[in-house]
Amino acid sequence: MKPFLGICLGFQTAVIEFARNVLNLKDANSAECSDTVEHAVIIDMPEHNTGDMGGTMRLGKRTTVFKPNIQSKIKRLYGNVEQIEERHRHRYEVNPKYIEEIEKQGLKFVGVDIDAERMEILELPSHPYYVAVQFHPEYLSRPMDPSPPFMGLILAAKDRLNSYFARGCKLSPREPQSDYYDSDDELDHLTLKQATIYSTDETDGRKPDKSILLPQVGGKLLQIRKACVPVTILAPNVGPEEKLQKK
Ligand SMILES: NC(=O)CC[C@H](N)C(=O)O
Repeated sequence: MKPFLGICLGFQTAVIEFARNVLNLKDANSAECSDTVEHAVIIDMPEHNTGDMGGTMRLGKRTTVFKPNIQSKIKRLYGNVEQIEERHRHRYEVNPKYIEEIEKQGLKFVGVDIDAERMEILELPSHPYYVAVQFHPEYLSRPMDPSPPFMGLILAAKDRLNSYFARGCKLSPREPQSDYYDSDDELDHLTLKQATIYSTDETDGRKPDKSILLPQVGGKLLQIRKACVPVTILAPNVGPEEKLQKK
């Protein structure tokens, strides 16, 4: 059973797939994909005004509440908190008409909006990691503070999710967050080097954007991950041929 993480439309298609293959509603679909579908398990939200796209999205940071007294991997990954804030960007939602039947068949909506009307997180408890979220967890993921749904996906893919839970959601020293640390000893040699960051299209003019600190081990730069924009990093006192490109 392969781990799965669905995001936004991925959350909606997970519901469609479950409706087709477990609820046996063979034509189940989203109203976004078909006007004539009999079993529209995903529908446009009441405030979505069809034909008037601008400003009708459910957009931005909103609260998701975990249902009380549930066994949920994703809730544990979020530190067993009662509610979370994540960013949204969608117009469609799970059709309330089908929620009871979907849950009865085993797919659980473990997180909902504050009015408990909108389904926000689903999970298949019997599966090693089958999670989908209506929001966009990638927006709030940071290099040293990775988003819990992604963390769960990667740990499950490496068959490490249960040991991670057993350790109280802590990575072991042998399993650090960065793949670029080969051993604990290397952490002793971690240093920071001052460098200037340039946006790629400005390198000709050499307009520095800002100064940053680059983590290094033994003079070797650690790769900077999850950069949102293409950047050129120019370490001080090195020639242009030694500059590092990150696209
Ligand atoms: N961001 C998305 O994936 C959007 C999903 C879907 N089109 C909706 O509006 O609900």
